[in-house]
Amino acid sequence: MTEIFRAESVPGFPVHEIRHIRSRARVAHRGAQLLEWTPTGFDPVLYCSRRSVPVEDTAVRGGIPICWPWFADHPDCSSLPLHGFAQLMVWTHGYMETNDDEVRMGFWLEDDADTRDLWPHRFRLDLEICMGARLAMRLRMKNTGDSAFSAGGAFHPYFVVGGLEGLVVSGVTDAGYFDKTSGRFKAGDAGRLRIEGEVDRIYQTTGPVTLCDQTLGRRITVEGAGHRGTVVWNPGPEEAAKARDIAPGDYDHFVAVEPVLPQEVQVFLSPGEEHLMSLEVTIESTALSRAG
Ligand SMILES: O=P(O)(O)OC[C@H]1O[C@@H](O)[C@H](O)[C@@H](O)[C@@H]1O
Repeated sequence: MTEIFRAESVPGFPVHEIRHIRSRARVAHRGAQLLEWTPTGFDPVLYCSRRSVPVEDTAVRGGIPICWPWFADHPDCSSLPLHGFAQLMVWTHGYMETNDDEVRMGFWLEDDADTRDLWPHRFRLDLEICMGARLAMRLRMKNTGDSAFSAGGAFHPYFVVGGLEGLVVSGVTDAGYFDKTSGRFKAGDAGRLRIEGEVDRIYQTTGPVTLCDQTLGRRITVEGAGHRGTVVWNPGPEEAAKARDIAPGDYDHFVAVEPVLPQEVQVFLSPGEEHLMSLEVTIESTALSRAG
């Protein structure tokens, strides 16, 4: 049996709570942000900070924020919101469908006077979230105006890990990357990545990435399409301590793996054109027994 209800424990911040035979999930209308996805038989897959409260100018720290129409800082104006404004806007809930395998929810966002103050273009975003034993998200971005624009963005999932020491990231290391911590491009170094200290890299690869978590005995695989790079990010202890919405010690329990359209390779959309970006997350147990 599927149970779906709308809660509003923080006024002005409605959240859909979903209980389905294949997974449990929570989706906020603001940012169309998935806050929880817990497939049946597993512990939660997405980190969501208990310190984070929904406030007007900041996205909830965790789940899967949708970054759009730019990734990271705006190239020309540093006072504009980091990672774009889509994560701060209330999206319209379009539809909800359910079957034996999953619950699908559709949200959309169009330009209005507020978005045009920040970014002078006409657009429509359609997001579909499919929550079951696997998670799939599809983001369609369309230019609905009469002049061309370029747009960037990312799916910014925060994945729970048991501890960084027991974590190996595979799928990125053959690729070169831009190291945001040093501001330099670096060559790929083959082998598997371990997260030690602050890691903030935009890899020049779009293949699947796997988080092999020996502590929790599970493997999370992240696959995207329509993106042009992959970010791997963890703030490390020092940067995490500066963030008011990350509790002490939490940095050791999440890693972001993000299919991204970085600034340098945004998509160019002529009037009427659209671009589709998608994300798929699967999880498998590597332990003998799984959480109940
Ligand atoms: O603090 P925010 O806006 O959630 O961003 C978190 C991180 O997001 C990552 O995608 C960026 O590469 C990092 O540079 C950034 O610090």
